[in-house]
Amino acid sequence: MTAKKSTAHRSGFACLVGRPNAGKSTLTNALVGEKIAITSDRPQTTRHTIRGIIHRPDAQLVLVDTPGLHRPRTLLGERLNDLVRETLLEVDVVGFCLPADEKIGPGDKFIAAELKELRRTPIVAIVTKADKVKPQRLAEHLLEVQELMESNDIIPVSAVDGFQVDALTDVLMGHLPEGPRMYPDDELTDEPENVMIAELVREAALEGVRDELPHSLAVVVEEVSEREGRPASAPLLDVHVLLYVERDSQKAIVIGRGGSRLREVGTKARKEIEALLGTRIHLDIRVKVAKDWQRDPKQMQRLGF
Ligand SMILES: Nc1nc2c(ncn2[C@@H]2O[C@H](COP(=O)(O)OP(=O)(O)OP(=O)(O)O)[C@@H](O)[C@H]2O)c(=O)[nH]1
Repeated sequence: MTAKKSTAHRSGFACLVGRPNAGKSTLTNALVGEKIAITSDRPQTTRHTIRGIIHRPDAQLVLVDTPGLHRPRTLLGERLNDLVRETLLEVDVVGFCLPADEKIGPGDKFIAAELKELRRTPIVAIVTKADKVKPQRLAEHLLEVQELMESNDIIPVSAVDGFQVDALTDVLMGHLPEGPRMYPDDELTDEPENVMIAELVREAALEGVRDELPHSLAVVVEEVSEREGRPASAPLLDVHVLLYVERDSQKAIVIGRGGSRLREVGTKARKEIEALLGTRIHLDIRVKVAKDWQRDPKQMQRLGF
Protein backbone atom coordinates (compact mmCIF):
# COMPACT_ATOMS: atom_id res chain seq x y z
CA MET A 1 0.00 0.00 0.00
CA THR A 2 1.24 3.46 -0.82
CA ALA A 3 0.22 6.51 1.14
CA LYS A 4 -1.95 8.96 -0.75
CA LYS A 5 -0.17 12.16 -1.69
CA SER A 6 -1.91 15.50 -1.92
CA THR A 7 -0.98 15.95 -5.58
CA ALA A 8 -1.08 12.67 -7.44
CA HIS A 9 1.39 11.82 -10.15
CA ARG A 10 -0.06 11.68 -13.65
CA SER A 11 1.06 9.66 -16.60
CA GLY A 12 -0.22 8.77 -20.02
CA PHE A 13 0.01 9.09 -23.77
CA ALA A 14 -0.53 11.87 -26.24
CA CYS A 15 -0.24 12.10 -29.96
CA LEU A 16 -0.02 14.94 -32.40
CA VAL A 17 -2.02 14.87 -35.59
CA GLY A 18 -2.31 17.30 -38.43
CA ARG A 19 -1.95 17.38 -42.15
CA PRO A 20 1.48 16.84 -43.68
CA ASN A 21 3.93 19.64 -42.90
CA ALA A 22 1.82 20.97 -40.04
CA GLY A 23 4.90 20.95 -37.81
CA LYS A 24 4.25 17.82 -35.76
CA SER A 25 7.78 16.42 -35.80
CA THR A 26 9.38 19.77 -35.01
CA LEU A 27 6.95 20.31 -32.15
CA THR A 28 7.64 16.81 -30.82
CA ASN A 29 11.32 17.70 -30.70
CA ALA A 30 10.60 20.99 -28.96
CA LEU A 31 8.38 19.32 -26.37
CA VAL A 32 10.75 16.48 -25.64
CA GLY A 33 13.84 18.66 -25.76
CA GLU A 34 15.83 16.14 -27.75
CA LYS A 35 15.83 15.37 -31.40
CA ILE A 36 13.91 12.15 -31.75
CA ALA A 37 11.66 12.48 -34.77
CA ILE A 38 12.85 13.19 -38.25
CA THR A 39 11.83 16.50 -39.79
CA SER A 40 12.06 17.56 -43.36
CA ASP A 41 10.38 19.79 -45.88
CA ARG A 42 9.07 16.71 -47.61
CA PRO A 43 5.65 15.58 -46.44
CA GLN A 44 5.18 12.10 -44.98
CA THR A 45 8.59 11.50 -43.52
CA THR A 46 7.34 10.06 -40.26
CA ARG A 47 6.48 6.55 -41.33
CA HIS A 48 5.96 4.89 -38.04
CA THR A 49 5.37 5.76 -34.45
CA ILE A 50 8.32 7.12 -32.55
CA ARG A 51 7.96 7.99 -28.90
CA GLY A 52 9.38 10.85 -26.98
CA ILE A 53 8.95 11.22 -23.23
CA ILE A 54 8.45 14.44 -21.30
CA HIS A 55 9.47 14.12 -17.67
CA ARG A 56 8.20 16.44 -14.95
CA PRO A 57 8.34 15.83 -11.20
CA ASP A 58 4.57 15.42 -11.10
CA ALA A 59 3.85 13.92 -14.51
CA GLN A 60 5.18 11.88 -17.36
CA LEU A 61 3.86 12.27 -20.87
CA VAL A 62 4.69 9.78 -23.58
CA LEU A 63 4.39 11.42 -26.92
CA VAL A 64 3.57 9.27 -29.89
CA ASP A 65 4.48 10.84 -33.20
CA THR A 66 2.07 9.75 -35.91
CA PRO A 67 2.32 9.86 -39.67
CA GLY A 68 0.41 12.68 -41.36
CA LEU A 69 -3.30 12.06 -41.23
CA HIS A 70 -4.58 12.74 -44.69
CA ARG A 71 -7.28 11.62 -47.03
CA PRO A 72 -6.44 8.16 -48.29
CA ARG A 73 -5.11 8.14 -51.82
CA THR A 74 -2.98 5.04 -51.94
CA LEU A 75 -3.22 1.73 -50.19
CA LEU A 76 -0.25 2.65 -48.07
CA GLY A 77 -2.04 5.87 -47.19
CA GLU A 78 -5.02 3.90 -46.03
CA ARG A 79 -2.85 1.71 -43.87
CA LEU A 80 -1.24 4.74 -42.30
CA ASN A 81 -4.60 6.21 -41.58
CA ASP A 82 -5.72 3.01 -39.88
CA LEU A 83 -2.60 3.24 -37.78
CA VAL A 84 -3.44 6.83 -36.94
CA ARG A 85 -6.99 5.93 -35.97
CA GLU A 86 -5.77 3.13 -33.74
CA THR A 87 -3.33 5.50 -32.10
CA LEU A 88 -6.03 8.10 -31.59
CA LEU A 89 -8.25 5.67 -29.73
CA GLU A 90 -5.46 4.55 -27.43
CA VAL A 91 -4.05 7.86 -26.25
CA ASP A 92 -5.24 10.04 -23.37
CA VAL A 93 -5.13 13.30 -25.27
CA VAL A 94 -4.73 14.33 -28.91
CA GLY A 95 -2.98 17.49 -30.07
CA PHE A 96 -4.38 18.72 -33.39
CA CYS A 97 -1.75 20.86 -35.16
CA LEU A 98 -2.89 23.64 -37.46
CA PRO A 99 -0.15 25.84 -38.92
CA ALA A 100 -0.75 29.56 -38.32
CA ASP A 101 0.70 30.52 -41.68
CA GLU A 102 -1.76 28.52 -43.74
CA LYS A 103 -5.50 28.88 -44.12
CA ILE A 104 -7.68 26.14 -42.71
CA GLY A 105 -8.21 23.84 -45.68
CA PRO A 106 -10.07 20.69 -46.66
CA GLY A 107 -7.34 18.53 -45.09
CA ASP A 108 -7.84 20.21 -41.72
CA LYS A 109 -11.62 19.90 -41.98
CA PHE A 110 -11.26 16.23 -42.77
CA ILE A 111 -9.13 15.69 -39.68
CA ALA A 112 -11.45 17.79 -37.51
CA ALA A 113 -14.36 15.57 -38.60
CA GLU A 114 -12.34 12.44 -37.78
CA LEU A 115 -11.49 13.81 -34.35
CA LYS A 116 -15.11 14.64 -33.56
CA GLU A 117 -15.85 10.94 -33.96
CA LEU A 118 -13.53 10.14 -31.06
CA ARG A 119 -15.90 11.73 -28.57
CA ARG A 120 -14.20 10.64 -25.37
CA THR A 121 -10.60 11.59 -26.14
CA PRO A 122 -9.85 15.22 -25.26
CA ILE A 123 -8.53 17.31 -28.16
CA VAL A 124 -6.15 20.25 -27.80
CA ALA A 125 -6.02 22.49 -30.85
CA ILE A 126 -2.42 23.60 -31.36
CA VAL A 127 -1.77 26.52 -33.68
CA THR A 128 1.79 25.81 -34.80
CA LYS A 129 4.43 28.08 -36.37
CA ALA A 130 3.07 31.13 -34.53
CA ASP A 131 6.39 32.90 -35.21
CA LYS A 132 5.57 32.96 -38.91
CA VAL A 133 2.63 35.38 -38.71
CA LYS A 134 1.86 38.83 -37.27
CA PRO A 135 -0.16 38.97 -34.00
CA GLN A 136 -3.22 40.27 -35.86
CA ARG A 137 -3.24 37.32 -38.23
CA LEU A 138 -2.61 34.91 -35.36
CA ALA A 139 -5.65 36.25 -33.52
CA GLU A 140 -7.82 35.80 -36.62
CA HIS A 141 -6.51 32.29 -37.08
CA LEU A 142 -7.29 31.38 -33.48
CA LEU A 143 -10.90 32.46 -34.04
CA GLU A 144 -11.12 30.36 -37.19
CA VAL A 145 -9.76 27.36 -35.29
CA GLN A 146 -12.28 27.97 -32.52
CA GLU A 147 -15.07 27.83 -35.10
CA LEU A 148 -13.70 24.64 -36.59
CA MET A 149 -13.14 22.79 -33.34
CA GLU A 150 -15.44 24.27 -30.72
CA SER A 151 -12.60 23.33 -28.39
CA ASN A 152 -11.80 24.97 -25.09
CA ASP A 153 -8.14 24.20 -25.45
CA ILE A 154 -6.58 26.25 -28.23
CA ILE A 155 -2.92 27.10 -27.87
CA PRO A 156 -0.63 28.96 -30.24
CA VAL A 157 2.98 27.75 -30.12
CA SER A 158 6.25 28.11 -31.93
CA ALA A 159 8.56 25.14 -31.93
CA VAL A 160 11.28 27.33 -33.38
CA ASP A 161 11.46 30.09 -30.73
CA GLY A 162 9.90 28.04 -27.92
CA PHE A 163 6.87 30.31 -27.52
CA GLN A 164 4.28 28.57 -25.27
CA VAL A 165 5.89 25.14 -25.54
CA ASP A 166 5.91 24.74 -21.75
CA ALA A 167 2.33 25.97 -21.54
CA LEU A 168 1.33 23.33 -24.07
CA THR A 169 3.07 20.66 -21.98
CA ASP A 170 1.03 21.79 -18.97
CA VAL A 171 -2.23 21.56 -20.88
CA LEU A 172 -1.45 18.13 -22.34
CA MET A 173 -0.36 16.81 -18.96
CA GLY A 174 -3.52 18.20 -17.39
CA HIS A 175 -5.50 15.70 -19.44
CA LEU A 176 -3.56 12.66 -18.24
CA PRO A 177 -5.03 10.26 -15.72
CA GLU A 178 -3.40 9.68 -12.36
CA GLY A 179 -0.73 7.05 -12.66
CA PRO A 180 2.86 6.17 -11.82
CA ARG A 181 5.95 6.87 -13.89
CA MET A 182 6.13 4.45 -16.81
CA TYR A 183 9.74 5.01 -17.85
CA PRO A 184 12.92 5.96 -15.99
CA ASP A 185 13.93 9.65 -16.13
CA ASP A 186 16.96 9.08 -18.31
CA GLU A 187 15.09 7.06 -20.90
CA LEU A 188 16.02 9.44 -23.68
CA THR A 189 19.73 10.02 -23.17
CA ASP A 190 21.22 8.20 -26.08
CA GLU A 191 18.37 6.47 -27.82
CA PRO A 192 17.14 9.33 -30.00
CA GLU A 193 20.22 9.36 -32.15
CA ASN A 194 20.00 5.65 -32.76
CA VAL A 195 16.31 5.90 -33.57
CA MET A 196 17.12 8.58 -36.13
CA ILE A 197 20.02 6.66 -37.62
CA ALA A 198 17.78 3.61 -37.98
CA GLU A 199 15.03 5.71 -39.53
CA LEU A 200 17.41 7.29 -42.05
CA VAL A 201 18.68 3.88 -43.14
CA ARG A 202 15.11 2.61 -43.37
CA GLU A 203 14.05 5.59 -45.47
CA ALA A 204 16.99 5.14 -47.83
CA ALA A 205 16.35 1.41 -48.13
CA LEU A 206 12.67 1.97 -48.92
CA GLU A 207 13.25 4.53 -51.62
CA GLY A 208 11.88 3.28 -54.91
CA VAL A 209 10.66 -0.01 -53.44
CA ARG A 210 8.05 1.28 -51.02
CA ASP A 211 5.23 -0.52 -52.81
CA GLU A 212 7.04 -3.83 -52.69
CA LEU A 213 8.11 -3.78 -49.07
CA PRO A 214 6.46 -0.92 -47.21
CA HIS A 215 6.18 -2.54 -43.81
CA SER A 216 8.64 -5.40 -44.10
CA LEU A 217 11.79 -3.49 -43.24
CA ALA A 218 13.15 -2.94 -39.78
CA VAL A 219 16.50 -1.42 -38.89
CA VAL A 220 18.42 -1.86 -35.67
CA VAL A 221 21.56 0.09 -34.78
CA GLU A 222 23.96 -2.45 -33.37
CA GLU A 223 26.89 -0.30 -32.45
CA VAL A 224 28.23 3.21 -32.83
CA SER A 225 31.88 3.57 -31.89
CA GLU A 226 34.64 6.08 -32.45
CA ARG A 227 37.44 4.85 -34.73
CA GLU A 228 40.69 4.75 -32.78
CA GLY A 229 43.85 6.45 -33.93
CA ARG A 230 42.11 9.29 -35.74
CA PRO A 231 43.27 12.88 -35.25
CA ALA A 232 40.96 14.89 -32.96
CA SER A 233 40.27 17.30 -35.81
CA ALA A 234 38.92 14.54 -38.07
CA PRO A 235 37.06 11.95 -36.02
CA LEU A 236 35.34 9.02 -37.66
CA LEU A 237 32.45 7.02 -36.28
CA ASP A 238 31.86 3.39 -37.16
CA VAL A 239 28.14 2.77 -37.38
CA HIS A 240 26.96 -0.82 -37.64
CA VAL A 241 23.34 -1.45 -38.48
CA LEU A 242 21.26 -4.53 -39.16
CA LEU A 243 18.54 -4.28 -41.75
CA TYR A 244 15.89 -6.93 -41.29
CA VAL A 245 13.61 -8.17 -44.03
CA GLU A 246 11.00 -10.89 -43.79
CA ARG A 247 11.92 -13.10 -46.73
CA ASP A 248 14.85 -14.04 -48.96
CA SER A 249 13.11 -12.48 -51.96
CA GLN A 250 13.03 -9.15 -50.12
CA LYS A 251 16.68 -9.49 -49.24
CA ALA A 252 17.43 -9.75 -52.96
CA ILE A 253 15.44 -6.58 -53.66
CA VAL A 254 17.23 -4.61 -50.97
CA ILE A 255 20.70 -5.77 -51.98
CA GLY A 256 20.21 -5.49 -55.74
CA ARG A 257 22.28 -6.96 -58.53
CA GLY A 258 25.80 -7.52 -57.31
CA GLY A 259 25.09 -5.42 -54.24
CA SER A 260 24.55 -2.28 -56.32
CA ARG A 261 21.37 -1.15 -54.64
CA LEU A 262 22.66 -1.66 -51.12
CA ARG A 263 25.70 0.46 -51.99
CA GLU A 264 23.40 3.28 -53.12
CA VAL A 265 21.31 2.94 -49.98
CA GLY A 266 24.49 3.05 -47.89
CA THR A 267 25.81 6.15 -49.61
CA LYS A 268 22.54 8.03 -49.28
CA ALA A 269 22.01 7.06 -45.64
CA ARG A 270 25.64 7.81 -44.79
CA LYS A 271 25.39 11.36 -46.12
CA GLU A 272 22.23 12.01 -44.14
CA ILE A 273 23.60 10.50 -40.94
CA GLU A 274 26.78 12.57 -41.34
CA ALA A 275 24.64 15.69 -41.68
CA LEU A 276 22.69 14.66 -38.59
CA LEU A 277 25.70 13.90 -36.41
CA GLY A 278 27.98 16.54 -37.86
CA THR A 279 30.84 14.09 -38.20
CA ARG A 280 32.15 11.65 -40.77
CA ILE A 281 31.01 8.08 -40.44
CA HIS A 282 31.71 4.67 -41.87
CA LEU A 283 28.37 2.94 -42.32
CA ASP A 284 28.17 -0.82 -42.30
CA ILE A 285 24.78 -2.27 -43.23
CA ARG A 286 24.14 -5.98 -42.92
CA VAL A 287 20.92 -7.40 -44.35
CA LYS A 288 19.31 -10.25 -42.45
CA VAL A 289 16.18 -12.28 -42.86
CA ALA A 290 13.99 -12.46 -39.76
CA LYS A 291 11.15 -14.64 -40.91
CA ASP A 292 7.74 -12.99 -40.54
CA TRP A 293 9.03 -10.59 -37.91
CA GLN A 294 5.85 -8.56 -38.11
CA ARG A 295 3.81 -11.42 -36.73
CA ASP A 296 6.19 -12.38 -33.96
CA PRO A 297 5.90 -10.20 -30.85
CA LYS A 298 9.31 -11.28 -29.56
CA GLN A 299 11.04 -10.35 -32.80
CA MET A 300 9.10 -7.08 -32.91
CA GLN A 301 10.33 -6.19 -29.45
CA ARG A 302 13.88 -7.03 -30.36
CA LEU A 303 13.56 -4.79 -33.41
CA GLY A 304 12.36 -1.92 -31.31
CA PHE A 305 8.64 -1.96 -32.11
N1 LIG B 1 9.00 28.99 -38.55
C1 LIG B 1 8.63 27.80 -38.08
N2 LIG B 1 8.75 26.71 -38.87
C2 LIG B 1 8.35 25.52 -38.37
C3 LIG B 1 7.84 25.39 -37.05
N3 LIG B 1 7.52 24.09 -36.86
C4 LIG B 1 7.84 23.43 -38.00
N4 LIG B 1 8.34 24.29 -38.92
C5 LIG B 1 8.79 23.94 -40.29
O1 LIG B 1 7.72 23.38 -41.02
C6 LIG B 1 8.15 22.28 -41.84
C7 LIG B 1 7.40 21.01 -41.52
O2 LIG B 1 7.64 20.63 -40.18
P1 LIG B 1 7.58 19.10 -39.69
O3 LIG B 1 7.77 19.14 -38.23
O4 LIG B 1 8.45 18.25 -40.52
O5 LIG B 1 6.07 18.77 -40.06
P2 LIG B 1 5.25 17.41 -39.84
O6 LIG B 1 3.87 17.80 -39.50
O7 LIG B 1 5.94 16.51 -38.90
O8 LIG B 1 5.28 16.80 -41.30
P3 LIG B 1 4.95 15.29 -41.82
O9 LIG B 1 6.02 14.40 -41.26
O10 LIG B 1 5.00 15.48 -43.27
O11 LIG B 1 3.57 14.96 -41.35
C8 LIG B 1 9.66 22.16 -41.59
O12 LIG B 1 10.33 22.82 -42.61
C9 LIG B 1 9.86 22.86 -40.25
O13 LIG B 1 11.13 23.44 -40.13
C10 LIG B 1 7.72 26.58 -36.23
O14 LIG B 1 7.27 26.58 -35.08
N5 LIG B 1 8.13 27.74 -36.81
